[in-house]
Amino acid sequence: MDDDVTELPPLDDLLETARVVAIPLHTRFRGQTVRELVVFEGPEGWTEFSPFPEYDDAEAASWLRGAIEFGYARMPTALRAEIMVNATLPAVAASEVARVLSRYDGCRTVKVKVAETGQTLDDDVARVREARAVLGAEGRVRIDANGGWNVDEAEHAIHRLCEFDLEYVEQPCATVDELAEIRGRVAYMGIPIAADESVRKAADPLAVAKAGAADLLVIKAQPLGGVRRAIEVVRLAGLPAVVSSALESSVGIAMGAHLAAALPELDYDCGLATVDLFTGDVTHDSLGPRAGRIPVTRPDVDPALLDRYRASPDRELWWRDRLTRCHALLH
Ligand SMILES: O=C(O)CCC(=O)c1ccccc1C(=O)O
Ligand SMILES: [Mg+2]
Repeated sequence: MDDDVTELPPLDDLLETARVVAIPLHTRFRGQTVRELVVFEGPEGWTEFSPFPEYDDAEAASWLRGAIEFGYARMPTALRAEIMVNATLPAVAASEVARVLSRYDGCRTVKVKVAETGQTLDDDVARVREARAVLGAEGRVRIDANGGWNVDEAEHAIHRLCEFDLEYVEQPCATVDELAEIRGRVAYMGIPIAADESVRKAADPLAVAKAGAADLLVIKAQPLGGVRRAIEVVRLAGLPAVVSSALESSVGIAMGAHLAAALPELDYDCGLATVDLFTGDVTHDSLGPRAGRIPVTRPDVDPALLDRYRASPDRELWWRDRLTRCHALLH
């Protein structure tokens, strides 16, 4: 590991406290109904390692770097004590929107997932219409296509969805070139384009900013290799940032909250309300939103909850092997 964090702690230190849990979700998200994750305890407190199962070791190693930093390194100075957060609405049927949104206390902003495989633009329009209706005219509605549209599809979809007054469109298309193209095509509508996968999964997280392909960046602490690196990406990009979760337990959400708290400017509500998509947590100090915000704290992990959500022995082995391989990659 390089000097921006700490010495790489020995693998045995990580494995000694590491616990693998599997927490069922209320609603399918990214095609998954259960979220598996590892928590471990460092000198600074509990931290989380939770790259998605399909990610390769090189990508997952960056998540481990972020996890180690949060457990072992001092966090930068917090400039705020609470973070305003958005409700995250998975690609559910329009009839379920009000029920799903009722779990988020006091959020004035909703991020609606669109362009889900197997669904149509009509499904997206119905879902966004319903979200706007629940939120009222003063709420903020943003959408996230996770790169699911080509440029023409994105242009068509944004034309149809702009009647709901979109705050921005996140990752409408997959590549940086496509983002630049769609950004130009919809600029006259005044709808900003946000980059997410083009930041956290790119070889160069700054490529999208250098290409002028986005108006703002979605920033995630674990995937970007930690809070310090994420702050540096935002600084070098020179663009506004929205801090977002990677669908983590309250421990990983706390990492995101510390990132959001340390950014010099934070003009958008952050995507850190996702523990409300979980049916449980590893702490009783859950970082679900209250009055539309979460505190910047480090939750205390409860051993009884680690037992309750303990993963099966084969999944536990799988995660410990993965952690071991990623640790080796960080040397
Ligand atoms: O930003 C949010 O509102 C919640 C986080 C979120 O949507 C997300 C969570 C896990 C993986 C990918 C994404 C995403 O933004 O695409
Ligand atoms: Mg996204």
